[in-house]
Amino acid sequence: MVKTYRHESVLGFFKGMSFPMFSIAVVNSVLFGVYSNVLVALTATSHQERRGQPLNYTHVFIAGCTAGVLQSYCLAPFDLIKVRLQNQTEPRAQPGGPQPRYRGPVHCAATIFREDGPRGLFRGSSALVLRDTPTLGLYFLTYEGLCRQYTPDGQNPSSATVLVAGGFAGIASWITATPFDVIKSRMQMDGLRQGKYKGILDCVSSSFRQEGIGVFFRGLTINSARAFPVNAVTFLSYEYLLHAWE
Ligand SMILES: CN(C)C(=N)NCCC[C@H](N)C(=O)O
Repeated sequence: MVKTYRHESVLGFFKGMSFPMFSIAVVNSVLFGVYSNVLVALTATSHQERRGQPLNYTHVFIAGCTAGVLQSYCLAPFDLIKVRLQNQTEPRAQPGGPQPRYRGPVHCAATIFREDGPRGLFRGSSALVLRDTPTLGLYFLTYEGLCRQYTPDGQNPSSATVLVAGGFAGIASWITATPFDVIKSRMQMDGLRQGKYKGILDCVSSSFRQEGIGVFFRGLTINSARAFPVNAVTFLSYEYLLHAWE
């Protein structure tokens, strides 16, 4: 954090931010929309009716994994651009100085499209699907389980319960996702160095050989610290909007 601040000023912390702001709205819409509708289809009950019935954890996990797969494909291009921009660490472009490779999210998307074609925008998407499918199943399982645990039968969970359950759901999903996340980001950056890795398994084995088991948990602390508030608010918004519109 000190190096980023010193090297790139406070703006360095918001690098590649505008795209995720837009993309997270689209991705969460697909994530929570698919989850809710698959759950309604599997249980043949509405969100409200389900409160009064015992929770079928298998249905929750299937709905969460299905949502995880579909949101991954929406997320892939946005996530690739974010990772590429965040890994550009030269100081902000000085007039006449060396220009950074990508001048912004749109320029980054256009450059990747021009150099690698439309498929280039989905580099690392297989690793993203591997990362998000099981972890989003766990995400919704943790949320629904904790809500049920701390809410009397048949009642709606209180806002405090939703915030805490959502926060821990975010942490649980990131603890299991971080190893996949490290590999995913390396595969996304690989396109710049002309294919250092022959595939996901090669990336895993060479990362482990060169940097040891710790490499798969790099960023876990910061990911978990941010995951609690981010997902607490996400689930509170979800419950509030669903309740207001159902
Ligand atoms: C890959 N993983 C762990 C997840 N997608 N977890 C669900 C939380 C996503 C949320 N937008 C966040 O950024 O925490």
